Amino acid sequence: MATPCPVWFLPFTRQNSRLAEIIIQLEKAGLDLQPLRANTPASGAGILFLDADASLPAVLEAVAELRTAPDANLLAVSVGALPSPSTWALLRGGVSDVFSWFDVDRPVDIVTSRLRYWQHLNATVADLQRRLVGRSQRWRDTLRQVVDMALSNCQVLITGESGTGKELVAQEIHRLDPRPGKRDCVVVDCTNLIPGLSGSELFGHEKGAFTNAISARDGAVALAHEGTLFLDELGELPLPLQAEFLRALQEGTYKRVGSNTWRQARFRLVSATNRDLLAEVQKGTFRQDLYYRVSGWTCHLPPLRERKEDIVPLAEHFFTQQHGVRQPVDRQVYDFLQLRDYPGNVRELQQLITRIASKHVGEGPITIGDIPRSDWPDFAHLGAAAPTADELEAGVTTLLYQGLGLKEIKDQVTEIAKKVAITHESGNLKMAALRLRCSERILQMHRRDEPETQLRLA
Ligand SMILES: Nc1ncnc2c1ncn2[C@@H]1O[C@H](COP(=O)(O)OP(=O)(O)OP(=O)(O)O)[C@@H](O)[C@H]1O
Repeated sequence: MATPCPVWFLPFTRQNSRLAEIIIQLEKAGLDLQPLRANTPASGAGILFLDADASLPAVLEAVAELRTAPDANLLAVSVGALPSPSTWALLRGGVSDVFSWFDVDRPVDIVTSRLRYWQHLNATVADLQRRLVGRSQRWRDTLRQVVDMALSNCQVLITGESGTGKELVAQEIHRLDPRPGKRDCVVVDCTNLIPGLSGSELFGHEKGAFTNAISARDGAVALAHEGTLFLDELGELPLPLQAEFLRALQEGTYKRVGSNTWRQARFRLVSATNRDLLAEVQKGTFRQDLYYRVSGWTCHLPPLRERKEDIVPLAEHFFTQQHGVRQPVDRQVYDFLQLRDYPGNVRELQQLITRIASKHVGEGPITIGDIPRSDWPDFAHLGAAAPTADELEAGVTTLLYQGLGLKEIKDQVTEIAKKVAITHESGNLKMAALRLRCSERILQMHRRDEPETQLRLA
């Protein structure tokens, strides 16, 4: 099989003859293998060749740097046996897969099939990002999981705080689902189920089954036949209905309200909740058997505060796609958006953009003057947190009396600013760099000088 793109490789092994043998086999299979040169940005798929003597910290450091490329997929191939803790460490570090070349049958096929799938995955994720906007590594990893889940035939449970995009993800899972002849996605919001009639909403009813049942009607289960049933806010599904729904899910059979006839429906279930369903199981408000049935594959959507790099792309998306804004947006507006909190997650950001876009009039860029007064930052709070000029002066005076010159004072203040920003952003160097308006590299150098600090790269 020929993969259209070159595949880079990086050796962490001295077993040169074994490595050469592997490379020859892969090249014979049509792979265009290129050694990764120092200081060359890696993109696309790559293979790390290693053995038990390789320094795990060195490999993990390389992985952390290499996977910052948006389409990076790393395969670790051991030219000898690998101890199990290392394989887990590699996966946790961001390697997509790891195996020992001489321990498996048809290793060439393993490599080529992985690479082919990853090419497809990257293209699908890139397309998804146009609707499920975000470019942080955390979001890209989430989207990869979404694609993996969509292509499987598992029941999917999407968890996450309100406004993180659970419904949007559910729709995309249905869209990507490759089932031949797949029908519609039927959405049921379990918070809207009327207790007395909720059976009808899900299973339909016969004529005369209850007052106002003037004609027979299909419920969501029937409408989702051969398609997808999306149960939003699953934690709100009334307990009495859970057993009936479990049967529909397990056996594919259900009865309309007021009927004794079993009917059949086959559907894929995607559900979403912002509740801790396992805690509900402990409390006895959610059936354990149903929980295990619906959570075939669980996908957690991160809150916006854990992927702040996505605020600007999301804001750009809402300005242009939803409000047709063509004018530039002033940098100060983006600074304001990035430094603000969003307890309501993406929905809250989306509503804020709607207010800003609605307030903007006429030509010219969108500026901070377009931010409604009710959204202004709490200046009293900011003022209280900031040191007064006197306090700053006192600090600098102490440094002066310690005999420090202008450069040393500047260096000390700079280091303090870096430390504070990194701590404030929980170790996220990208966000700390945004706050300080400096390059991420400068903060990486700071991190190297402070080995005791626990930092996260993405
Ligand atoms: N990554 C994203 N890209 C673009 N729009 C998004 C994204 N995430 C969420 N949105 C938008 O934010 C709003 C809220 O998303 P959605 O309804 O899917 O969230 P939710 O997690 O299901 O919320 P809830 O739990 O309150 O029902 C929607 O208008 C959705 O289109």
